[in-house]
Amino acid sequence: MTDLLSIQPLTAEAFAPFGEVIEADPSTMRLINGGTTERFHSLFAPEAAGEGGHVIASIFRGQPRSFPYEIGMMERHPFGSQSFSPLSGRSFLVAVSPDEGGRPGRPEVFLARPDQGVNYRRNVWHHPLMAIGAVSDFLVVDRDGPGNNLEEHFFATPYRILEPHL
Ligand SMILES: NC(=O)N[C@@H](O)C(=O)O
Ligand code: NI
Repeated sequence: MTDLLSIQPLTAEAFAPFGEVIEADPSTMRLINGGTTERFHSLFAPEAAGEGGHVIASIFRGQPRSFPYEIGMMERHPFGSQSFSPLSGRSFLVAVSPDEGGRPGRPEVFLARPDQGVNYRRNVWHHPLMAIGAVSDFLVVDRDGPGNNLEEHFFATPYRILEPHL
């Protein structure tokens, strides 16, 4: 029997325990380039810990998930943060969990608008990329370098999510 999870809109406040929402927040805006450009400044700071750790940028091309979708596992990156910014103009799903004694607790699921990204802070439990609707590209800023930067946990009983209404 799987446990059904609700999906909530992604907001900076709700996501704050897990990281930052990457969006054009007016409170961060500075006019630059002679007033021709709005700079939404310092939305998050990438983390890259450990000897030889460094920040890199990549593109992830995600296949859309089919629904109902089972969230059977979560992962985290002990040495660095990881951000996802959509490049294809589509929403995507974000699932994160609090840490409960070294294991992920019940996931919280968010629907990101096409103009929102997320940064998972270092060592925050999250589900791997969940693109929806069509193949979608994301700019990913995370940590490369020596050491195992991936910890996975598989739930005894998977959780389930239904297709979000876009
Ligand atoms: N494995 C990998 O680089 N991707 C995951 O970390 C993910 O969160 O999608
Ligand atoms: Ni990850």
